[in-house]
Amino acid sequence: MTDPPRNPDTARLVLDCAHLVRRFGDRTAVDDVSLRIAPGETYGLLGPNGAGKTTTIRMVCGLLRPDAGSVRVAGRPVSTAAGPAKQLIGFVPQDVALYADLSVRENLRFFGRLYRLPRRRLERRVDEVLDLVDLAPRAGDRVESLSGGMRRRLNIGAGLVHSPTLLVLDEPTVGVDPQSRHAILESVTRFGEEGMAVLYTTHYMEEAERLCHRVGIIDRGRLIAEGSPRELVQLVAERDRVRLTAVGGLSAYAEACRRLPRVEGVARGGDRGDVVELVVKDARSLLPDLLDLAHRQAVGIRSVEIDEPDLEAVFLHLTGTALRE
Ligand SMILES: Nc1ncnc2c1ncn2[C@@H]1O[C@H](COP(=O)(O)OP(=O)(O)OP(=O)(O)O)[C@@H](O)[C@H]1O
Repeated sequence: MTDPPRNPDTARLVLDCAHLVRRFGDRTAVDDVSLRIAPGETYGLLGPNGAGKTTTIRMVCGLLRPDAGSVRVAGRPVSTAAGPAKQLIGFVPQDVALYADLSVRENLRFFGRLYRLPRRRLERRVDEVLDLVDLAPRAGDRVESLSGGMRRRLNIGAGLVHSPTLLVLDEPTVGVDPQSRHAILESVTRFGEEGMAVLYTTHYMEEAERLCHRVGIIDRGRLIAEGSPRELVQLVAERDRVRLTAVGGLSAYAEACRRLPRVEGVARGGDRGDVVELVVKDARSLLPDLLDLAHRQAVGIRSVEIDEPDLEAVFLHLTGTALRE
């Protein structure tokens, strides 16, 4: 991954959105969110379900009117009315929006025509996009014959045909098979390398860590931290992540752990709900207390892992809860 400029010249910003607010009834879904993205930069908006990611990007793309705040793309104001800024944005929604009875190539042509690309340029661009999303061998196949993951990739391609300056992807890997997920992540890395600015929402911290030059952590509508993955992990540099796999009354145990000094965040996890995850200061000296507490509560500890902190730990540290609850 090549590094984009660290202190982007504000005049060259691709996305500059300031103090966005959006309410639905008495719920504030997005609360004073500001984001800036430079050319070639991949920015990850990371947060749990319901944090306000989709609402934010719908405002960025001019699909939803903010109650307050402003959005500019390449210096041009974005509004819900049609305008030149919207031509600069490629939006890839979570739901696949394709024509099942048309071929892969025909779908891409269709989206290109919506942006009035001249015929020759369109054909060239369709070929490029087929390569970018790794679907060239399936160009002639109807969409209905593609796997779910391939449809997702084509959906991304549809957002790329008009060569947007800003590509906005809303959780593009949710529910896709590992092979397609890998292909999607590879493609997104390439978009950044080609100079496109990318806004990527996800609740998978591994994706944010792997793909994004900068990450904004969003929780309950507010942007609570922002920086490169490395800078964010520095926020918890003195902490450890402890993963206890256990049996017994884990809810009560987790609550009791939360009250121990030097414990900064506690979450339940594991496919079978048999994991208690903690962010703590100095795990090694705290471990006897954790084990003693388990013993007193008749909780059987099966394994203990102590790891370096990651973005999941940053979220746990900042909010006291897990990213994936
Ligand atoms: N059209 C709407 N009407 C009422 N409430 C809404 C609407 N759209 C979103 N919300 C609420 O706003 C909050 C933020 O939702 P949003 O979809 O932006 O979150 P998200 O981070 O994208 O989550 P997910 O990953 O589940 O899509 C949620 O509480 C949601 O219920």
